Amino acid sequence: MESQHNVIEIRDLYKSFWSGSSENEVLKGINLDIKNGNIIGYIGPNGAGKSTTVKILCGLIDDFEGDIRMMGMNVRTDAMEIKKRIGYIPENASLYDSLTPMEFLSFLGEMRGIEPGRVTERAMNLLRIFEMQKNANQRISTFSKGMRQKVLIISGMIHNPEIIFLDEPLSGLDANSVIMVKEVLTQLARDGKTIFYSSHLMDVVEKISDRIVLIDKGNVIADGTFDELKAQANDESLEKLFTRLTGSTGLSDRAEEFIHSVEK
Ligand SMILES: Nc1ncnc2c1ncn2[C@@H]1O[C@H](COP(=O)(O)OP(=O)(O)OP(=O)(O)O)[C@@H](O)[C@H]1O
Repeated sequence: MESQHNVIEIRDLYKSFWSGSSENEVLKGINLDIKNGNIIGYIGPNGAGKSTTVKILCGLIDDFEGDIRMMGMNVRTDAMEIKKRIGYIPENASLYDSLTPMEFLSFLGEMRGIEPGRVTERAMNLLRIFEMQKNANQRISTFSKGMRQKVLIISGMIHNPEIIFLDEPLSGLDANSVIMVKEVLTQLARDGKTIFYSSHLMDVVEKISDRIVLIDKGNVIADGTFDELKAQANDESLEKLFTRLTGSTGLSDRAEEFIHSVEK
């Protein structure tokens, strides 16, 4: 593997959304250095600020405070160059329904400057890995949620990016496909790619991440390897540590209250 260096540097990242005169402070000073070849699990409860962070890093939100460098470039001034070298896989996106996966992936590949023959070959190989080669020329409008998600995952990787951002990428995928994605991510990291994996679920992340960054209400509240966090957790599961750190206590009482309210 090539030597390790910081591919993402986040300094004092603040982001607020405004609704009229009321401010929702979503990111409250995030600082992170991320090395190439690492899989980062960016975990936190709903509304913690994960997607906002990912969108800022991918250049989809540009009004923020702080400094971000990726692969040595500044996201504010070198956004175009950065976008060519990263992949973004959102939880769901509007795919072009009237296209087939082959047409969609070819379009994306060519937009990113990959030679057409090469895109077709690469797209077919990636579709085959997800057992979708038979659907290569079928309209996306006829696809199930999981099939769409697979096309989205492929579309974020078709240009062989150096950093791959995944925001809840596994929704809708069946067990085998989840294993497949985990395996693909592990191998990509072994090849020196950096994976930034955002999720509100601990289970998948704790198995593949080199480092887990836990965020809550816009702050990093824990950061370390699986073993380091496990040591902090004093034998409780990471799931429990997560619940404790994010202050989600009384969940069983709330569940009971929910059931009572439904049954009333
Ligand atoms: N475009 C927007 N306009 C206004 N508020 C927004 C916008 N995008 C996000 N927010 C707010 O920012 C906060 C964080 O949202 P974000 O999507 O980053 O959370 P998350 O950690 O990804 O949550 P989840 O696990 O539910 O996806 C929420 O309060 C959300 O309502």
